[in-house]
Amino acid sequence: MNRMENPALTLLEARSVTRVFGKGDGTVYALKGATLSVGQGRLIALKGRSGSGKTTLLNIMAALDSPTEGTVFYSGRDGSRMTDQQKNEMRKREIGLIFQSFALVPHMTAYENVEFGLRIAGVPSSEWKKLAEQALSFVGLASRMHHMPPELSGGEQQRTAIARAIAHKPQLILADEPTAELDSRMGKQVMEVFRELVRTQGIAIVLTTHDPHIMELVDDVYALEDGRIGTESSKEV
Ligand SMILES: Nc1ncnc2c1ncn2[C@@H]1O[C@H](COP(=O)(O)OP(=O)(O)OP(=O)(O)O)[C@@H](O)[C@H]1O
Repeated sequence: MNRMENPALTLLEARSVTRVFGKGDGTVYALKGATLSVGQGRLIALKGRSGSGKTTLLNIMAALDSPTEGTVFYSGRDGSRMTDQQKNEMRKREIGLIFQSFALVPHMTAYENVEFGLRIAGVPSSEWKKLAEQALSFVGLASRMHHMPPELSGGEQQRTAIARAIAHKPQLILADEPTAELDSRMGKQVMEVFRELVRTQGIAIVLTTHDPHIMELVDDVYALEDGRIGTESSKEV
């Protein structure tokens, strides 16, 4: 167990989460009672075949979507008792989101993308420069931060997206297939940044992946099957 890890401190708990889309003949049970607990300083992978509900669960954990049944607790607060505004505030402050396609603004430099993220998170403008530079240095982009995304490699773009997700110092990062668009070397670089984040800052990370090589680099792998979660493996790091 590393210095910053405290799995006993539960940052997020999804409890018996069911999500139903559509109705009648078109009803889809994307999740059927999925339960998952995310401890501080833990790097977790969610795996499952296409359509098994990984993105649905990640969206619900990010409070971008609500369960049909069941609840998500955020550091002990019951998500079902929070208003949309409270959930938006909580997401902005406490969660960092990373997407497969990086989702950077193409006509802004890496630095400006991170700064824009800080503005959205409601961080006072006096702190933008320091926090953006810290985050970009952390992901190894200090010397490339004034380049536009099209001038950066895929790995550098995803590291910019990570810098944007961590600049406001969230407790939890949720990443939907963050390495899917990257070759194996760049994917490994991104995973090294994730490992360093959990080791040095105690951030918890939940990512979805299909890649067995990525699963080897995390603490826990959970499999989504039939809308429920089973443990695949749990390793001490
Ligand atoms: N907005 C929606 N409306 C209707 N059905 C949906 C909606 N979102 C997801 N679904 C369905 O819910 C199921 C789970 O989808 P989800 O995107 O969570 O799977 P996934 O495991 O992330 O798949 P992939 O690995 O292909 O990204 C699928 O059957 C999908 O078609």
